[in-house]
Amino acid sequence: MSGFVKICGLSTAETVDASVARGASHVGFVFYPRSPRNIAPAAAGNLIARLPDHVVPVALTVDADDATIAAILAEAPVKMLQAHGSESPERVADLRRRFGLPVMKAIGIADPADVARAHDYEAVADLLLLDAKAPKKGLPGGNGLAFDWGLIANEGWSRPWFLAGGLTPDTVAEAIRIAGARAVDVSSGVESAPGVKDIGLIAAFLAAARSQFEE
Ligand SMILES: O=C(O)c1ccccc1NCC(=O)[C@H](O)[C@H](O)COP(=O)(O)O
Repeated sequence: MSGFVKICGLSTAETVDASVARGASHVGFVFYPRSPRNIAPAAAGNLIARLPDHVVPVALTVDADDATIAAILAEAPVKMLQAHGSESPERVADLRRRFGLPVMKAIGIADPADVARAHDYEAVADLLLLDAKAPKKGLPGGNGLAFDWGLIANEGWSRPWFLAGGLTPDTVAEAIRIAGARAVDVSSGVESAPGVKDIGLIAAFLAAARSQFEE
């Protein structure tokens, strides 16, 4: 595939295998106890052991401290960290230094000021993940909410970036086209219920993304 697709919030061997078989480039594991997708580090480690080398396992954390991240890495050998809380640019730089892994910083987008704020992370993050802004109450991500893709159309970025937020097999092609994305991330849009990934939806999402990337 000429673009990248990350399936986030996986927790079973079947859905990991289906994601790999259908061409996912990245798979995400959520380490956030309040999430319906939360996974124990040892369980994530078992799933990571199934991955071929070309698929990047990503650990999603929310404002996690060093000890928490170290405990995750001890059992789940991911190749990338996803900082999905209100981590400052300084904290992102610190995470890269401490753990020696690339860091993808998630930024919630609702208006042009958020787009400007996302640029503040270009100097310190390896990748950006442009997501819908989370509601004040509820989870900081994985809410199945989309943002106005026009806000980032024609925006130039000095780092690779993923488009996320409420993408589904039905909307991902249009989102890629409008935003000009070369990488997309999905969680709720490939679930039959919160935290329950659906193999058919994963296949449909990857097929839709792939055909749009190849346009
Ligand atoms: O998935 C969660 O439960 C979660 C919890 C806390 C922070 C982030 C979380 N998920 C983020 C993602 O899975 C995605 O990177 C992104 O937000 C897109 O999610 P969705 O809108 O559900 O496709």
